[in-house]
Amino acid sequence: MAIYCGIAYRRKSFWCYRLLSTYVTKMRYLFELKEDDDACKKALQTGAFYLFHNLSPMLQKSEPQYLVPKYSLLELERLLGKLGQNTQRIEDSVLIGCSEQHDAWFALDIGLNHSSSINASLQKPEMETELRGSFMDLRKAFLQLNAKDVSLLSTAQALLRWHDAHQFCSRSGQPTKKNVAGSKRICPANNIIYYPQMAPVVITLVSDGPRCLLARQSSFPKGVYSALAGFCDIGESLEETVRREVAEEVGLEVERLQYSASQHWPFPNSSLMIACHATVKPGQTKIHVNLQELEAAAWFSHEEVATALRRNDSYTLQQNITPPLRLPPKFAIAHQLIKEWVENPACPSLPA
Ligand SMILES: NC(=O)c1ccc[n+]([C@@H]2O[C@H](COP(=O)([O-])OP(=O)(O)OC[C@H]3O[C@@H](n4cnc5c(N)ncnc54)[C@H](O)[C@@H]3O)[C@@H](O)[C@H]2O)c1
Ligand SMILES: [Mg+2]
Repeated sequence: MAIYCGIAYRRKSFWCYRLLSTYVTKMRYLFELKEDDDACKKALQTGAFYLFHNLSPMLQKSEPQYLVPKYSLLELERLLGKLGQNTQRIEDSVLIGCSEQHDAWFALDIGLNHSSSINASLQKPEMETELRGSFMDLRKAFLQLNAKDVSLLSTAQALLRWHDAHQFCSRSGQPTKKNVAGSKRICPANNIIYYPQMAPVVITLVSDGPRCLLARQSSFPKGVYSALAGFCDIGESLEETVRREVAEEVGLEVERLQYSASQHWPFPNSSLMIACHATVKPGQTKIHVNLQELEAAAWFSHEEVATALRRNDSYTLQQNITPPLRLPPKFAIAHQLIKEWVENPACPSLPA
């Protein structure tokens, strides 16, 4: 669907009277809200709010699945009032998106204390009763939700966490102030602007043709193996990170690689996961596991991985039996990478 942007952007003559798609007008509206505090304050009045408590999102059980409820400003003010809380807390909200009709969506953590003027953290059980839902650990929540909600909550939690951790200027030591949308923080003493950051991470599924290499860390749940992952070092290209990480973790050299897809990953801090397929040099497949980084690594046949992929969904129902191989959950890009290889185990085309 396309609409005339003149309807939405009367003030911005450059953008007016051109035929723009719904997606473009939505992105430009969000851009305006991030840049213009007054526009964002206005959007807060008609916006919808997703609630978190200490970075856990509010979910409501609605058989057979869970829903992520949104609240209007009025509902939120009533709720805070009922619990004897100052509505000034709403100023800590961060913009996380908008509907196609340009209703802005915000996220607010009512368990964290951002501004000095607000009261102490609200009690979780009290809030849960009022909201008729529960604040669920984000990883657990992801298992219950569709991809759209996963992506929205992932953004929301990452942004709330970033604000919580960047209350002070690292140069002046003075408190920083967020803009209304929460797309940046500014130090009033020296005007340094801080923007939310993500750390780039490569995740690589290494294959020798008929087999793929999977590894596990001791922190993984029992039986779970995943693709190799590693943070980019400063100054590295993605290709260099892939080569170094594979060499560091399993002692192999990759020969060819192919970009697959990327994903924002909020755990434990914000990362941009960049997923690739890679192959090793023929005949050079002996693994030397770096035990400082990994608990184990091994080659798995196409059949073993395909079976594990089929079994993955039903596994949680049989918790007393540990299967030989378990894979990451569907919402993780590692799962997509492994699925891609099972469906098309052809060699990647680009030299590493
Ligand atoms: N979404 C997915 O499918 C998926 C799958 C696997 C891993 N991951 C994520 O990838 C990330 C990296 O994987 P890894 O743990 O194997 O990385 P890694 O192999 O680089 O090892 C982690 C170590 O790197 C160091 N490090 C360097 N830069 C860092 C930074 N910016 N932040 C934190 N530590 C840094 C630390 O010493 C840390 O202990 C993890 O956060 C993990 O949650 C996501
Ligand atoms: Mg690693």
